[in-house]
Amino acid sequence: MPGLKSKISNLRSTYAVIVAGGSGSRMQSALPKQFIELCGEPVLMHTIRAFYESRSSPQIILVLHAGYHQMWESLCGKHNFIIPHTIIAGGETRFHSVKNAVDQITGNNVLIAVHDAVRPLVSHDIIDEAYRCAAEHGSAVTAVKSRDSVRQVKDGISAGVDRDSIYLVQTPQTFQSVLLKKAYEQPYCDSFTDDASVVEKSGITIRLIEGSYSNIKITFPEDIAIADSLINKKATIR
Ligand SMILES: Nc1ccn([C@@H]2O[C@H](COP(=O)(O)OP(=O)(O)OP(=O)(O)O)[C@@H](O)[C@H]2O)c(=O)n1
Ligand SMILES: C[C@](O)(CO)[C@H](O)COP(=O)(O)O
Repeated sequence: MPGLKSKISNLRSTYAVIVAGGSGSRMQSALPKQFIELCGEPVLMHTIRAFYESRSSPQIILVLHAGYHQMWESLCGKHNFIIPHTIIAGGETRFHSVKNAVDQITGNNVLIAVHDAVRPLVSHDIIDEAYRCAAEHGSAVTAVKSRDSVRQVKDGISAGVDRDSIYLVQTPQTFQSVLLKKAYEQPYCDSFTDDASVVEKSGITIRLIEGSYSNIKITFPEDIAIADSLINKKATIR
């Protein structure tokens, strides 16, 4: 959609907070999964490029555990990776990592997308639609409908659930900065698994936008092969 970038940025500045402060315990690899090579370059570079090349072209804030800052700089040199970004130290949980970045963003008329570094297959269309929707409605949380049947287990007994009412949440999760900053002033709570849960706890109704089944989160070892094949498929379609 030509003109979308200017339409959004005329109204508000756009930021992308790429959270890469995790240790990737479920991946069980020596190197945290955000640094594993996928089609010739670290996962994280694919993710940053997706935002940089989107029409919204946000300012990028990368959240990385302090112990990996130097290694990341060497990787950028090795891969000649020159996309501009600011690096911030990660925190103890995803919540604390996001908070560290959000606390650095000033200005009221700003849109902030929070995105997992380990979702490198996010499309430009999803990124742009999330900024557009958040500009209009305050929030835009990417999600897909469950494709499997769903059952809920209570006291050892399972009961079917209407799967059309079940959405699986992804990132980006994009918000007007006033809402996100206020939400991240709350004390940490174990139920904060994503940004939507933090913002919702602050009293805001969350708006969902359509995600993609290809926008996978690299979590377990087999996900690397899946992501690799999806990236190769995308390259063939182009
Ligand atoms: N303290 C943390 C924990 C997680 N993340 C980021 O949040 C995203 C989603 O988290 P997840 O997939 O759970 O990553 P890890 O915490 O690294 O993995 P695991 O739970 O298997 O240890 C990842 O991009 C991860 O780097 C972060 O920035 N800071
Ligand atoms: C934010 C997230 O990717 C949305 O699906 C997810 O909640 C992260 O969860 P994890 O337990 O840290 O993998």
